[in-house]
Amino acid sequence: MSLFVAQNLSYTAGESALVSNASFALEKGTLTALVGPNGAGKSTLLRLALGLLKPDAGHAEISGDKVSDLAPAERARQIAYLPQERPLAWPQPVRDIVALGRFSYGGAPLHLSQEDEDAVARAITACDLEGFEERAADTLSGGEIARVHLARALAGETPVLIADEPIAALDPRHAHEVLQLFKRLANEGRALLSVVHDLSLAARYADRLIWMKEGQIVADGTARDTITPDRLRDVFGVEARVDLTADGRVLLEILGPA
Ligand SMILES: Nc1ncnc2c1ncn2[C@@H]1O[C@H](COP(=O)(O)OP(=O)(O)OP(=O)(O)O)[C@@H](O)[C@H]1O
Repeated sequence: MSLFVAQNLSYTAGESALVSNASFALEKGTLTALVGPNGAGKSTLLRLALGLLKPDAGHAEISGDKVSDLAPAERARQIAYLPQERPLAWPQPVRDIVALGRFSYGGAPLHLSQEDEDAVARAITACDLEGFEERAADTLSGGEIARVHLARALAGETPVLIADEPIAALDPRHAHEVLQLFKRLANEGRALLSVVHDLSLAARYADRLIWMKEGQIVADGTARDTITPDRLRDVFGVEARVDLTADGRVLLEILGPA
């Protein structure tokens, strides 16, 4: 069952087609990785899908409703978005930043219902932030603050979560933990889409990979079906070795530029 559908999304800035005729669906219970080189149009596609950028053509639907028809608070209860740029203007405590994820339910940092409090606590635990609740955000490391932003997105407990490079600043343990958490959330019945630059991690955790190149979706399928040396050369311009383990996992080693 598709929780989210994007159909024929296109967007042009000046003379450049940043996204061309892109369609995809996010199935309940799945984690999908969006992969592609820098500048391929991944963030632009996410922003179009979320209704944050008006497409020249095409539309997106969540649970059958057009995303562009939903009021912002309703949209925020349906889809959480973790953007790539995550500015923080004030040295607020971690708990208050995570509580912003409850805003669409009427929750504000000083006015949280018990339900809001519980959701904030669950998000803090899920992102390994227990003990950081009272810390001012401007005293955190880059990886810690990345997990605070993720916790804010998770606190909404939305059926769909769209994340733009959530693990870019994370050490290997936390990167694996975040993707394991995404898997768990998918197994609970949500649909997740995440930009992932580390293709080995995408291969390991994603049920499906959507490949973008020059504004177009050029492949969409499992790691086993889509990760090939030819595709890595074509999409990323790299030479790579791809092996399949006895238990069906894809192992890849990027050898260098093609
Ligand atoms: N308003 C705009 N006008 C012109 N070009 C733009 C505009 N917005 C984005 N671009 C360009 O469109 C291309 C796609 O950008 P986008 O941020 O979607 O790529 P991306 O795949 O997310 O890249 P990265 O992996 O580096 O984050 C880039 O070359 C970017 O410079």
